Amino acid sequence: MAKSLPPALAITPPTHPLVGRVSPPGSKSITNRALLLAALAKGTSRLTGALKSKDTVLMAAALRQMGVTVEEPDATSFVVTSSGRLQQPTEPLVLGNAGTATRFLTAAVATVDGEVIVDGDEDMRLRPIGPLVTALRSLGIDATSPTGCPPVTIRGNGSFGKGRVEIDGGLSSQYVSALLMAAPMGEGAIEVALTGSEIGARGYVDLTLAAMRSFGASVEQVDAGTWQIEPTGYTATDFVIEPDASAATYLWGAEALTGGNIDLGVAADAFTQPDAAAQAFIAQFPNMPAVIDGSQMQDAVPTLAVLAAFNNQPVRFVGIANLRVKETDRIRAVCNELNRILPGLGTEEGDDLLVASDPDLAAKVAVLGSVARIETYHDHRIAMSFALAGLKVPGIVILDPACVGKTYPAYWDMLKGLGVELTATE
Ligand SMILES: O=C(O)C1=C[C@@H](OP(=O)(O)O)[C@@H](O)[C@H](O)C1
Ligand SMILES: C=C(OP(=O)(O)O)C(=O)O
Repeated sequence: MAKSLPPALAITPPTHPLVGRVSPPGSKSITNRALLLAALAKGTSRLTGALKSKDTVLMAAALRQMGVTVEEPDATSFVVTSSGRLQQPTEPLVLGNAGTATRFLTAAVATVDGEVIVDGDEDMRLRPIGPLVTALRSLGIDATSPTGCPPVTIRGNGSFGKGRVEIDGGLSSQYVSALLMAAPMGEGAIEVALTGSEIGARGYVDLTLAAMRSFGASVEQVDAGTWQIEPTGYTATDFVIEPDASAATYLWGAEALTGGNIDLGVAADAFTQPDAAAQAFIAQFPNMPAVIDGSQMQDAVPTLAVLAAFNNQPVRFVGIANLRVKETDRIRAVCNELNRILPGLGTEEGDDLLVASDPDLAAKVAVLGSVARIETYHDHRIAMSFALAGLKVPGIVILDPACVGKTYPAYWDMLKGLGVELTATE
């Protein structure tokens, strides 16, 4: 199905609980970290359990543009061979709407001797990158982004500098991860220090540090918001990538909504990614709490918000302001689309999202006989989370289902495999 997806997919709510074994794809976050670190290491690194999706394919393509050999022996492996240095590409690096690839490479290409342009698609060109550009400039790197969003032009001199760099990770933790991963390529030790009290999704910084250490970096935590990185470069290694925790939330959600039993082959507490924390809330369904702080599991919020519509009590999502600068403004998008299912289900209050729950939602919509054509805003997570609503509510149609290819190309095949009826439509 992934190869020729129709403009829209209608979902028929299954009459049975979803039961089966599903392996979620490899982690997007870890795959894109590992690809980059392998490209900065001299020698050959074998990455297994990797995600092959739009975001990782774009990262691999950008690395190839910079002289790195990236082979794909099978559907879940990359073999990366590098001289340990990135070469100047002849064309701009165009990274779609892959936040990880765009932010991580903006810092890493400062190690190139020459000019590199990092760009994305029309959506990425609306996602802020100014704080990262300012931080690079403070290290003496010539970096400019006239709009504060991609494209960014970086004119490096072959080194990442040295000394202290401060970064505000409030809008995106990816800025912090980007600086940390480039830091071992410095000409001297680099201290990366957080400014501001907030950093969305600290768990992603922990993922970064773990991956860096696997590739031989020497990182010392100076205090809660400061890391000292030695100029060791990286060492090629074989690296196993765990399944994607954000992808797992859809499976946990499908199981909870249908009273099913889906074996992911991996326990929730075995994940190192922050979104695995969502499982503890999903496990409480239909008695999820009245307030959920989404700050440390941001990509799971659309999943939890759709479940909340069927909960026994309304749920207020707090700590989610930077969902407004993801693939789309996810607070607005989730709200709009919940209200398309039944007016009044979603409300924005400042940067909080309120979901008015209704355990009888499915029956109510069935009586109305309405059809909800769900806009997906080029956002994989809006498509995947609202598909869960279609497991309960009749008349859910997901527009542009192909957008799931950003991180989970097999998503619709997976649902079909669990016995969900999907019908191609206009
Ligand atoms: O570092 C990462 O791999 C990610 C960090 C988060 O983004 P922000 O740091 O921009 O919040 C998350 O939403 C994104 O999907 C992946
Ligand atoms: C926010 C996301 O992606 P990114 O920032 O990597 O584009 C996501 O996958 O939900």
